[in-house]
Amino acid sequence: MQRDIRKWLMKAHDKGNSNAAKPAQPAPTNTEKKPPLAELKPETPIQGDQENSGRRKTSKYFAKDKQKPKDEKELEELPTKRKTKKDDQSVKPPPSKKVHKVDDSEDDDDFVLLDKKKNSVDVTPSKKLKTGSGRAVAQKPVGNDASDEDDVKDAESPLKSSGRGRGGRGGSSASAGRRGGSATLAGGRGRGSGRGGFMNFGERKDPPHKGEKEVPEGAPDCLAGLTFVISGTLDSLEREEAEDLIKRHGGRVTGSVSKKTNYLLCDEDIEGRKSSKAKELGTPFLTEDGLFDMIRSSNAKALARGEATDHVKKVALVPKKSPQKAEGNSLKTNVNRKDSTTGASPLKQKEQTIKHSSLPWTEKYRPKAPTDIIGNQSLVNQLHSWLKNWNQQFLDAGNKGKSKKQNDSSAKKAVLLSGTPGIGKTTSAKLVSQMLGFQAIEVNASDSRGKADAKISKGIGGSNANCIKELVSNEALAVNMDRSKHPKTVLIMDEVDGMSAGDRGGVADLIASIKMSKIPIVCICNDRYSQKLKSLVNYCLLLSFRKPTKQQMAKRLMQVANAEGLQVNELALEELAERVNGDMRMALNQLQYMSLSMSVIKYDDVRQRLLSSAKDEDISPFTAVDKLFGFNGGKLRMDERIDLSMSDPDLVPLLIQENYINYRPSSIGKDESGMKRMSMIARAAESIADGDIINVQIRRYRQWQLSQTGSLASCIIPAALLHGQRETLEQGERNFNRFGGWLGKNSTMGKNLRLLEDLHVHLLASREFISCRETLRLEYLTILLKQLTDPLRLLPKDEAVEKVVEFMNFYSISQGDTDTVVELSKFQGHTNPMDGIPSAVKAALTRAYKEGNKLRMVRAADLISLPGVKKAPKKRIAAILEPSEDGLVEENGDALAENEEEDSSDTEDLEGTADGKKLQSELNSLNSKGIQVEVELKGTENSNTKKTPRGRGKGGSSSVEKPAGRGRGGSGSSEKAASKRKR
Ligand SMILES: Nc1ncnc2c1ncn2[C@@H]1O[C@H](COP(=O)(O)OP(=O)(O)OP(=O)(O)O)[C@@H](O)[C@H]1O
Repeated sequence: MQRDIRKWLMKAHDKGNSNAAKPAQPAPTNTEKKPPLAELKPETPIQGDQENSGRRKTSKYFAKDKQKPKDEKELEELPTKRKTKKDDQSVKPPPSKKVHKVDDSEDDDDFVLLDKKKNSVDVTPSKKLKTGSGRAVAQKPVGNDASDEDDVKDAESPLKSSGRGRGGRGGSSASAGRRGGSATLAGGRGRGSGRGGFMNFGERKDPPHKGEKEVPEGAPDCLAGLTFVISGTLDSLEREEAEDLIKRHGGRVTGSVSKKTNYLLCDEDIEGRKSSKAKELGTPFLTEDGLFDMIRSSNAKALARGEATDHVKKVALVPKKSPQKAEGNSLKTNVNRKDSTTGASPLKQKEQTIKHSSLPWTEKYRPKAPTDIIGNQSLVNQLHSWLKNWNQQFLDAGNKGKSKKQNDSSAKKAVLLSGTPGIGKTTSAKLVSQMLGFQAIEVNASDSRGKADAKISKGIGGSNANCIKELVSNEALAVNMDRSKHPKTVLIMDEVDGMSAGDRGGVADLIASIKMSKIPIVCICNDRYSQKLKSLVNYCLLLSFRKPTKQQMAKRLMQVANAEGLQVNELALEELAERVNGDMRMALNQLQYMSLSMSVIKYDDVRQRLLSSAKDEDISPFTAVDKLFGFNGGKLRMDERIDLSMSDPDLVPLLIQENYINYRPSSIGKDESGMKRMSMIARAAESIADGDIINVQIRRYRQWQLSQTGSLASCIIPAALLHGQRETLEQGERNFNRFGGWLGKNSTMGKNLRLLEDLHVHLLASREFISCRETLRLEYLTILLKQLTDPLRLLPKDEAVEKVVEFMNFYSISQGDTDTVVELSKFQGHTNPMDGIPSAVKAALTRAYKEGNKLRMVRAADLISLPGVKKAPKKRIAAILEPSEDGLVEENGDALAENEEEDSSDTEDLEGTADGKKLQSELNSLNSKGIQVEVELKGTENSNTKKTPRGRGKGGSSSVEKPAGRGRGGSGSSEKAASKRKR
């Protein structure tokens, strides 16, 4: 595959992909599996128009022309809830031979073993049944069990989301793969069974007659009370379309078969989990045509009875009431209600009514008692008991004798409520405070919450922070006051994770306030893991609020709808709850908005209104990786996978790379030998490597059009291969996805390179070293380390210190450089190079080195400019350490030469932006050409010679060439030394 990708990158992608477009396997291979399907509807011939009609000829999704309802008689027997209720018709179980075999393994997981797939999916459309008689009859009485919660939970498949929007899919390799061709890119790795090609990796097979049948429009809620499970590929509808159709007609769709399932909707049976469960439970199978008939028949019946206008069946059929009355009746939220209209004059009442009706519903239906809050009841209780015991814990405990209760050391003075927006955190805090008689003072993000002034006496009338400080500290005075007369106060700090630049020091100040506070503080945030709150969490009792379930939300929304006289379907409300992602505030707002233009709200209306909002969910890279790797990762549609992987195209691949090895693929079953898993991991690793190659193309050559391909290779394929259960590989490891280690390692590498560069420049400056940085790293570092540490370990203290300092001076090695040498020589699993050196020796070394500083000259970051060049290139000259006395008392009469060398060393020991050596050679060549180089010196002690004109350079500058001829004229050694000192 890697080769394929490379090839693909090198030449233009063959968009036509004509080869792939041809079906590779024309004939079905497993016709013997099909008889059950054939048996199912033997009496109805396949209709020509269904089989051969032009694409989208009659689809509701594309055109509106309708077919006549057919099979009226059969329709009479439909086991809908309405039927059951009205006609009290007994329902019969379907004959066993009519049971379809359905494979749902494909639905459940798109990465099942290939062989199985091969057998299962190569079905030609002609083998499928197209008649309308395939529906079966419910075996059990159909009840609208609203508490079908487990099923509903199961239904949380990604399939239920909005329209498919798969426009881009019909592309070359994808469609080819789907039809059994082997797309080039797939390299035989695709899913077998005609789905090959990684471009459509993980997608379900297309319905063979997609869009070719008319989708019937039935009586509203004709499927109410019926629960369906969809399995396999349907004949003309995509799964999502089928799901929509059912929901639109009041039916439920769940993810797995249970006792409450009325039908298993499928057009082919390849004996998957769902179908065997259905057989086990005796759940009837229903074909797509059967479903259509069911819907059509309801329509016909409704028309016959003149019920066509009876739209919403399962809505609250309450007559429209005045909001107050309705609210009073349906919502059990009367605790502490002060705005009761009873007893007021009619005028006043009217005013209040107007005022009340103009209120946003979020305010109007704000919970009035803690029990009205949906979800998180245990957390609300915890908050209640924390607040209730606060005074006892933190105030009364100090008053000896008054309270016998010991102050619990683990008790926190503040509480931090965290959770996504609109789930009732603020409401809970306020209600609990109110319930316990606390006066709540709320400070939120719109108030500036910066650091308080040091003197809080300035506070009143000053900044908020000052007021808060005043508030929390002034309570101290009130400790001895009569509490019954003075209301207790609680400070609610909302959106503490929103304290930003404007609230400088805000969190630190908040912590200080908590420490000194004499009143309870409730902090509220959305993201408890925010970096800003890292220290705050240590001072707070942490209560993490979860989103209410969609059933809980729907129930509450239904109460509100009833109170407002709005007719709305429960399914529609569940859809709304799901679309708003658990945000009750948004759900109420949306409902109110819709109520402005309609009094009957249907499932479709909700879908239409919130079509795009589900996509706006802001997910973290961790969530994206969790979803991709999760058990349901195989069920995700391709566009969902792309969305997830592109949610953070930098971090998601890193997280995938970091964690893929920890996943045990759900598709491999038991795999005792571990071979399958290994092979999956190998394929994932290969794909990640491909992703890297593509990523280089994207970054280096700005080939942004490859972004999706990059995501595919580095995220989608590895996740599709390995999604399943995460397990730990090492003891003590936490079973959570780790953050990508690459970032940290890359930054360490950058830091180490910088340090190495410094060391290198210093060594070059000593002119005792001429090699490049790489050689220094590979060959000299160990020797340097030995020279710097061995004496300290082996020799007596003084001798060792003297020797090492001498060595450091000789090679211009600073203390920092010593640390660099030690740091770069550390390796995991090896002993620390500084081990075994007594700390007294280390201290003596530091002292001795520092003493030498008095005599040592440090030249730092000097600039040079080339005369004759208008805009002289300025380059930094390395800081060098130069023991001045050594230089003066240089041995063997080489002092002069040495000094001259040192003078020119300014020019030689340059550290360019990247490589000192490059600069060095540049300067050498300049010097050899006789160009004079002027050096500006910085950091001089007696800087009367800031600019020291330099003589011509010599031919060479390295120590090897030291004795070589000097090109200098009159400057003597003493002058050089003086010049050096001045520097
Ligand atoms: N759990 C809930 N039960 C009932 N109503 C709720 C719940 N959560 C939110 N609401 C409704 O949404 C409105 C806003 O809720 P609230 O301000 O408490 O949310 P929040 O979690 O504090 O949000 P944020 O983090 O944005 O401050 C409430 O007035 C109420 O009408």
